[in-house]
Amino acid sequence: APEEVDWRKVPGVVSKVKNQGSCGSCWSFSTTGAVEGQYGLRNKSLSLSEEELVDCDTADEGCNGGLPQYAYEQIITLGGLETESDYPYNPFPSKKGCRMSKKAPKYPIKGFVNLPNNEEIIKAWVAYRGPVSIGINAFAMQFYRHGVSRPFSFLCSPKQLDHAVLIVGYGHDTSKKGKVVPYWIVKNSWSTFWGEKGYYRVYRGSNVCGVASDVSAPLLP
Ligand SMILES: CCC[C@@H](/C=C/S(=O)(=O)c1ccccc1)NC(=O)[C@H](Cc1ccccc1)NC(=O)N1CCC(N2CCOCC2)CC1
Repeated sequence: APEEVDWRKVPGVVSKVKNQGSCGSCWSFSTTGAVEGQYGLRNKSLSLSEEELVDCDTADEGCNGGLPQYAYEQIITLGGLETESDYPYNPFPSKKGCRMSKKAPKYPIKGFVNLPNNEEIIKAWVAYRGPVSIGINAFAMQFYRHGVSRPFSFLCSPKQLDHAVLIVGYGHDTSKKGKVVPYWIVKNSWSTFWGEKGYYRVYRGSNVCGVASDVSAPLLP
């Protein structure tokens, strides 16, 4: 696989950074981001609806949490994802129920894969198959400003995942003289004011914060 990959450079693969607001819907943003990536690789540039999953996905828990794997299954059940503009996001918990429309186009998936906890395999998958959803321990993200994050594992256990985000590429930082620091490029859903214009770079190679512990990707029909 190439030494560096950044899907943000390929038009249509990575949508703009979004903001989940005061709702624990990170799992929905991680899922829609991965589906957007697959359609983008087929030259369909889409921004897909997180709100559809928050309101209509009965396997997950809306603003109280969820898992991309459950969300992929639910997208199949629901017949696909509507676009962001057809089913816009509400940053506050709403009890309005599922408001999918018969007229709006839906973008289906046919399944998903879970990737093994192996950062070389994940690197190759990202390079050749596009962005992937990951669970992560977000401890270090709450204090992150910029640079390559590499907290000690006792501060960021790879076994205590509590957030879901999207890997959109990888590279290595050589800004520290003589040191080459490999990293993942991670798209977060906490607005562009957080991190590096909404993005997080985290050390690649030792399952820091569990980045490789729960990796999945949707498959298109
Ligand atoms: C309250 C939900 C918070 C939300 C993300 C919120 S957040 O705002 O992005 C954030 C995260 C961390 C620090 C600060 C802020 N987290 C989740 O949705 C996380 C994301 C995740 C965790 C682990 C692996 C993969 C993905 N998921 C979860 O919180 N859950 C996973 C599903 C679980 N269900 C229990 C009952 O049986 C069905 C499953 C409920 C908890």
